[in-house]
Amino acid sequence: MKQARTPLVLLIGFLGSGKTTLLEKLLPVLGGMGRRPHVILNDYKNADVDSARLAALTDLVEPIHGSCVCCDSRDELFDALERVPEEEGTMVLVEANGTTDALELVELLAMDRRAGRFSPPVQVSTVDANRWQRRLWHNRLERSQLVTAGLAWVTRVDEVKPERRDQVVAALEKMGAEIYHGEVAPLAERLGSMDAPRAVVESHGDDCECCGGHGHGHHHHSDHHFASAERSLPPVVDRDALVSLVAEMPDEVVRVKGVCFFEDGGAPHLFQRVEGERKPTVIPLEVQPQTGPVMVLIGARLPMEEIDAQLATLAAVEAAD
Ligand SMILES: Nc1nc2c(ncn2[C@@H]2O[C@H](COP(=O)(O)OP(=O)(O)OP(=O)(O)O)[C@@H](O)[C@H]2O)c(=O)[nH]1
Repeated sequence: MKQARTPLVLLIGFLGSGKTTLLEKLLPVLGGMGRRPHVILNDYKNADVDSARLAALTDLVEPIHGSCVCCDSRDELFDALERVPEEEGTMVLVEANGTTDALELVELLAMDRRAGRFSPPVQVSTVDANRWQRRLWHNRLERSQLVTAGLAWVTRVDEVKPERRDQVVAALEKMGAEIYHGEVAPLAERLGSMDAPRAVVESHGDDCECCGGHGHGHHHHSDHHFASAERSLPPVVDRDALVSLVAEMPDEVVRVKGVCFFEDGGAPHLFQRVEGERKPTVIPLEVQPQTGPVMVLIGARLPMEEIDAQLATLAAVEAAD
């Protein structure tokens, strides 16, 4: 039976958008649901202050003092994740600092083997209804932090007119996020019900505890909450088929990366496609990868049914050869 993975929630939002305030509200509700929230705080200036604010709510608050978990403090983040207890009900909430590159952080946690015992990350973005897209040269960063957000928590709705709130909500919905504001309970319930077995989005086998084993390619209806998904690939794939499959992925897929073997029997290859480009780069790997053939996809609301159908054609190409 597959080992359940610990749910991992990323809390990302611009400076002062209300991340710690949201945690203060979420933690008691999650605790009341029988969860053991473990908080990792990354804010180089305020980590100690914020951890003091939250310490009363959970004894599992860990400040990280390095500059940024998506770049300079990666090792500190993985060390902190390693210290997370493997107790039933544990879920991890990482509060990133206000200028975090969300995509970098999601990619890091989805692909680095040191995060292997955690579910693919779920991103919650905090958005200040008053200041959304009124930050001049920071507007771009603020928008980019939403690209991988499955869920968004809108703050300061008490300070704006209902028309402004509705305008911000509509803009965020257009970006694909599921919106919450006001009462924290529905958001806590959504997060608290994301059980780890459902977060295992790779191909399910006969022993899958979430679906009873509906076979290869089955995916759970809650996949789209995750900012990333992982799929195993056939042992050998046709190079052209893989390249065109990656090039023609749906628009929701922001980044794709993976390892595969081609029919020529040569070295394993790394393939990846970054935002704004369609064609993937494919390079041979000199060292043997730690993983088998695999594809990791990043983006909020990934249309996994469509993607699985495309992956099934990749398997058919291989089988036909
Ligand atoms: N009126 C109002 N104030 C809020 C709301 N949410 C947060 N605040 C206030 O906004 C300020 C910043 O909130 P924090 O929760 O510290 O924001 P943060 O995103 O953690 O801030 P950094 O860690 O500095 O990036 C605090 O004074 C909060 O009390 C809200 O929904 N309404």
